[in-house]
Amino acid sequence: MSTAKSSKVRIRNFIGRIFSPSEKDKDEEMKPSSSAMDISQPYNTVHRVHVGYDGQKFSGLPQPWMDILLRDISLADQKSNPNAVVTALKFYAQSMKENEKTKFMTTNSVFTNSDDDDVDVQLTGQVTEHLRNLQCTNGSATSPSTSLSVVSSCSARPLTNGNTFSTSSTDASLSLSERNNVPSPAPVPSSESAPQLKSFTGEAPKLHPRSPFPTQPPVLPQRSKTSTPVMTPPSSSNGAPVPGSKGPPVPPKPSHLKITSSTVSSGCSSPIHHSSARSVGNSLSNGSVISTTSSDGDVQLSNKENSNDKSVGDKNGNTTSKTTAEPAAPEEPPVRVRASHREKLSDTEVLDQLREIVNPSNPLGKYEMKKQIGVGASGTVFVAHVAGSSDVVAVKRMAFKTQPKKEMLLTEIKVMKQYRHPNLVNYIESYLVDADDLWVVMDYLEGGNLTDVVVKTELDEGQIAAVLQECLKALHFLHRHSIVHRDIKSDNVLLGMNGEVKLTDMGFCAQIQPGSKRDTVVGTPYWMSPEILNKKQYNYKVDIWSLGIMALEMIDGEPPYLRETPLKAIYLIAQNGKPEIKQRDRLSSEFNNFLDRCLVVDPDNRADTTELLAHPFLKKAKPLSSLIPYIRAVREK
Ligand SMILES: Nc1ncnc2c1ncn2[C@@H]1O[C@H](COP(=O)(O)OP(=O)(O)OP(=O)(O)O)[C@@H](O)[C@H]1O
Repeated sequence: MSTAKSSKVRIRNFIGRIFSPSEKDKDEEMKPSSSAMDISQPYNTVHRVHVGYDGQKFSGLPQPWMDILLRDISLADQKSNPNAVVTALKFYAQSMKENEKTKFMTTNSVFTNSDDDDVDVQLTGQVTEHLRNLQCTNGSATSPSTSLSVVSSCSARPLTNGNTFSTSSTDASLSLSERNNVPSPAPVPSSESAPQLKSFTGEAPKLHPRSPFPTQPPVLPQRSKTSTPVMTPPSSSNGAPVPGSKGPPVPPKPSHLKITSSTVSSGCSSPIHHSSARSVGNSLSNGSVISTTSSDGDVQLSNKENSNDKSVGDKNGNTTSKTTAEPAAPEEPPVRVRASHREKLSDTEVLDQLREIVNPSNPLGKYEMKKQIGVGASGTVFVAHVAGSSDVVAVKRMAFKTQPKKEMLLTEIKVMKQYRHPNLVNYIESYLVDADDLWVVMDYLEGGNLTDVVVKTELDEGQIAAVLQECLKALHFLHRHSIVHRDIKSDNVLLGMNGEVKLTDMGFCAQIQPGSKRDTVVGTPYWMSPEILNKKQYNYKVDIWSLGIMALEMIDGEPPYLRETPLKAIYLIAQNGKPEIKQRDRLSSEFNNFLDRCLVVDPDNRADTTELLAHPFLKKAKPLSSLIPYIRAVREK
């Protein structure tokens, strides 16, 4: 049974914590200048720090950065790929910014980067030249010392309670400045050699052959809070539930997953209170068209679904099984589309827009809260009964006034309301009680999230194909409407007790016009595509990469690099590109090919939903009912 504490089965959003200064540092930095004074700290002060790279090591970074850099990425690694280090540091900067925005109260690994974030990584011309030299000479060049401009904006913002906080150059949103000559990303390994193919029939769920804990990482990613072993659920030969069986236990959880929250170290804050770090702005233009403009570009949600079937095809025509279902892609090269910058909505404006959407009546008589399902970044989810019926719904309740990202919430509600599909968690209605208690009523997916299942059980290929197929249907629908989800991962896949598979968490959704791209850094690093990590422009193909990573989660129980510290993980993704498929030899040729088509570093050559929906691997999909014993076994624990 899920509770507030157990609803999140792992710490996945903890980059901010890792990157945060120590508690001691934080205390120092957050000391109020004068509690008795009403004068706030200065706004938007900018500190410039010059960071050097001498071909051997980085220098000049604020000490907390240096400590983390040296702890997580060895000098040899820094030297072998300074570009990847810079990429990782960009995320450091971004996480600092997000931490600042969320007033250090919460942690997250979900980054957004908006124009107004003042976070931009730019290398000085000298560094660019230096890195180019390194590339030209396979890292052996010893050019003169160069510097990297680090801009640290130091803001003191009034807190909602009227207090202020200040940040110093060591903790504030740091931005590394990188000029136009962005060094190329690290070389990406060419496609892997042909796999030794072996059928992966998986008659009974098995343990994930996962590696033991590494000795070093100071904070381990946590996929599960329970230490209770779980046993193998029953299944018939086709994986369907055994009639009359309540469902034997799921497989014992691998020892490395037997982590209790107490094992998480490094002064982490509560694992269930992650910050919401989404920066999608919105504006409701009229009754039928919602124009949502984010500070990072355009987000336009249109009600004109039928007239909005935009092409999302691979413009290079690299897909292998295009069907007519996918409109022809535009041939012109992608053009960067930037919204004319506008002010973010004020809280009052967001509230006004919200009031236009919510049901003005009082929900208290209509919904009876039964139990808490879990706590997310922005609120608490309950299961509730609908008065006078046997219907059960999920209600997400959020304290609106203290939400750090009110516009993002608005976007999530708008997207949920507007885009309905059998494989999306459907919005029912929303309320704003007493101007602060925001209720979002939606389908209740009793089976919980896919993470619970992949952590505790081992799905076979037929079941994995079934899950992927359902997710692809939802993605195909979203992409067809030019919507990019941008946060595909097992946490955001909810399951029904009958095996239904639905995508949720629309807060990061953005609309991309065909042929255009975005450059906002959004998502969760472990699932993030290389083009996002490298701050390149991207399009809907980022969801395909993340889907491939989620497929690896279903094989291995976790995404690649989860055991690494986030800084190292980002470095590795930036450096390695396509992750190693550890169990390649155990997988069928079809599955291997499916993964290979998702995990293509070049998005232009990556498959799209049309190709993948027709992929031979999906022919292996078992009935969704084959998931039932697994879901049951996990839920009943
Ligand atoms: N419609 C639903 N049905 C069943 N469980 C749900 C539903 N929505 C969310 N949950 C569960 O409730 C918990 C909290 O969900 P929530 O969406 O708030 O988490 P989050 O994604 O971390 O937060 P946020 O969306 O605010 O960033 C999770 O365990 C999630 O699986």
